[in-house]
Amino acid sequence: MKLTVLGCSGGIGGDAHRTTALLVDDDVLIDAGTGVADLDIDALARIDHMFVTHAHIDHIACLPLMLDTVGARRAKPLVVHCTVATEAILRAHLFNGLLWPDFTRIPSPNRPFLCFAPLEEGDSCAIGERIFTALPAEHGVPAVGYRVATPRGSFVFGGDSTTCPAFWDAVARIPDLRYLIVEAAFPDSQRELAIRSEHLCPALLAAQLPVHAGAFQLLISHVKPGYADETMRDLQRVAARHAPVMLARGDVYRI
Ligand SMILES: Nc1ncnc2c1ncn2[C@@H]1O[C@@H]2COP(=O)(O)O[C@H]2[C@H]1O
Repeated sequence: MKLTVLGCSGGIGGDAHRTTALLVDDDVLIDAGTGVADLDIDALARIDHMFVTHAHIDHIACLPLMLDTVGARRAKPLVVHCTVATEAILRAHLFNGLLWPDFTRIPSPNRPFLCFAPLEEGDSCAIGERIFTALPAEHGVPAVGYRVATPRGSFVFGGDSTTCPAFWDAVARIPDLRYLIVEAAFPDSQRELAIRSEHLCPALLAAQLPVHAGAFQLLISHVKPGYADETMRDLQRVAARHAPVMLARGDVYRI
């Protein structure tokens, strides 16, 4: 399995910052933030599945645009996997015929560009040898993270989440974890904002990390633009034993 980071920033601006979008091999997206816009049209057309962590705009911004761009070239609908709660938000506030056309019914109800597939916390969905499992998250709106498992190992993407013991319980039960991607959106100097916006800062993250470093690599996502250096300095201080690395647009990981 090849994991390509199309975007992992908490905002936009310049070459470095694209919002959340992870490409698994060449046919599955986890979230569709602004990083998706860097794919060419053939690459967009190859995407058959998208797993949504939550409905915030920085995680779904390119979904409506890619459907309109490549829907007519594709032989089958893009399958969007998410919780029923997230589907309800996307239907009510995005694919509502006002903000964007309802691509679950057009060009025709029989051959739409988009279909939803429910996936609740704890549920799994196999796509080829890759098994996607929704994990708990806490972000003020319905939210999940994902484990992606293969016979050679797993990675976890926590999505956007503040303190969430159930997520860490689930992570502790993954014996073959290779990469753990979790957020630290704000530095410790912005702890109150991190709490208000249901994110993490390094001190809040460190309080949840296992006491001992695991065999996995700890990768940090969703840092807000302008705070990268300060956040990484904080992390090196409070989570040094886990040797955290900041995820970057263009990074590729293989399992
Ligand atoms: N109470 C708040 N005060 C200021 N900014 C906020 C608040 N809640 C959310 N935000 C910002 O709004 C953003 C929405 O997307 P994010 O969750 O990535 O990050 C969030 C914060 O940057």
